[in-house]
Amino acid sequence: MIGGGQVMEATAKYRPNIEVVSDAEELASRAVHLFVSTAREALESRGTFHVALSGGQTPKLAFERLAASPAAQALHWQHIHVYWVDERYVPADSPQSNYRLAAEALLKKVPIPPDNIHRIPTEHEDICTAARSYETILRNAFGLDEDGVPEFDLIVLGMGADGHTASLLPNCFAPFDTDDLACVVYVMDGRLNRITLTHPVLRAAKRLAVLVSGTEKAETLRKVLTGEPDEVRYPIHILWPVLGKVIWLVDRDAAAAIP
Ligand SMILES: O=C(O)[C@H](O)[C@@H](O)[C@H](O)[C@H](O)COP(=O)(O)O
Repeated sequence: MIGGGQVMEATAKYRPNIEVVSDAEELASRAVHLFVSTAREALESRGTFHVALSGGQTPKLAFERLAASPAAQALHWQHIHVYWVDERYVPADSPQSNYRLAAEALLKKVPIPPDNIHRIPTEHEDICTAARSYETILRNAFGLDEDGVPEFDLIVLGMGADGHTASLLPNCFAPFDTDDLACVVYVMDGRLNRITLTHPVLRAAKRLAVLVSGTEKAETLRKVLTGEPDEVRYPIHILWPVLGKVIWLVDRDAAAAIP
């Protein structure tokens, strides 16, 4: 049994859609192409593009290249809505804020209306109130009732060297059945408490991009891709039921140990 009593198919049946690129620059370039093509597809077919962004250094370079991309600049940003996968519980202007990272690298450089930027609120006195407030933001933006789950057109994820994704951290995340769209993660050892989208929301996305760069990820990526799924030890395994919707952009350093 795997976390939450869910019996999952063995990964042997899955061959993730992995694109190995030469380095972080090429990874960022491919991420730009994926963002623009997914946005064009959503805007043409549904008139709106809902995208959720992660924090971290890997997406940061992609955001900077996106801001510099004529194709991205030409997108109809008035119909693009940006959200966050997770957020450290710090003020929006904190250097540790995932919102600030995306705002500085991308959002201040494209013509996106302020109302289309749906950051995770971190000004509430109580972090749980903030998480509920973000759920209300999501439900209102997607026009959902209390049972609805937002279907993002694209979710941009990273993977930590410990196998985490979003703020679903190893050995403290149990993929229990939940109707919550966002949850609070209380982090020990002095790291910052966080708010994160839950695994049902990640799995509901139409498309997900996992950006993995650097030698420090190589051994973990090998274990993630070759071992039996274990969502508690490697939370990124929550994507295994939906791998067909996932595109992995991995640089050569991070892919070095993949058999
Ligand atoms: O808030 C966060 O820290 C991110 O959302 C986190 O999930 C990130 O994606 C991974 O830690 C990978 O980060 P790097 O790309 O910097 O290695």
